[in-house]
Amino acid sequence: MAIEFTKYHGLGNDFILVDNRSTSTPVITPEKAIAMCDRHFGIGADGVIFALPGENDTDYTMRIFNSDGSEPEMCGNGIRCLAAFLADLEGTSRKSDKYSIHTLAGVMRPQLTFDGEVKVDMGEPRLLAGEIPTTLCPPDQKAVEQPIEVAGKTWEVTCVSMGNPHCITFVDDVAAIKLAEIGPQFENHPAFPQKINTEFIQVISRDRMKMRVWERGAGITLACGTGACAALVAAVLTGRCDRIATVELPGGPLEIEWSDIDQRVYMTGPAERVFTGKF
Ligand SMILES: N[C@@H](CCC[C@H](N)C(=O)O)C(=O)O
Repeated sequence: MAIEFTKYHGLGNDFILVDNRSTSTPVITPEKAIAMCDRHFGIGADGVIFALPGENDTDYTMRIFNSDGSEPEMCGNGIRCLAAFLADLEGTSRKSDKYSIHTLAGVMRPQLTFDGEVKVDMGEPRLLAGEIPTTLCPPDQKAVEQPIEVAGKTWEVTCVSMGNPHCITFVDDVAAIKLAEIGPQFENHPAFPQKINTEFIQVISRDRMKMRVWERGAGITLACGTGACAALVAAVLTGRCDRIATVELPGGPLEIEWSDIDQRVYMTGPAERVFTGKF
């Protein structure tokens, strides 16, 4: 059966959005998601996102399959795209709609802003090694500036969970990183039992950094919202940045704040509709 979809992107991190509001399980299988995401034989995307009925008093539920068919807990750029998709489905003005969204990482709150962007309350970062999870240090400790052997080299990494796991490495020149070679070795390293998203960060100033990412289940992408949030948290934890910063990704900038009032992370960025179709 053909599935109706709308494609969106957040800074080039692109997703196929499916209206799944009439049933509480995804209407397609992970195998079909892999086929839809294929950039040569399918629609082409980094993942498929489903808008499902809300659970636990939320407005909606978001589920997502990565382009390899695996299911992550959360997706930052994806939840901005979901908010835009919901506003389009509901036929609202897209001016200031606000949603509570149930995800496998807890409740997230995206709000459309008057300038056409989406600001998301991404919740509190989880910092203990057992929560990431990683075996780089004991489960009740923070994995901050821990050594790890990857590709014949010792890297110093900081791990942060934004509901999904991230491993952040600060480098002098982010353009020099051989991401396609190193990324899969981080992703599948035995220190990360649920695999890992890997971000390389070059700090430009206390409120600005450049980032490149290798995503678990999707490979190199042009942007990663949860990764940008995790990177800011890691930069604060290691004394490199202040709590509000611009994270420059290959696809464009995201504004990230780790509030010192409620300890929650706020992400602001765009969500663009590309086209609709049937597959
Ligand atoms: N691109 C996303 C993250 C998508 C999930 C990730 N690949 C994972 O497996 O955790 C974002 O913008 O956060």
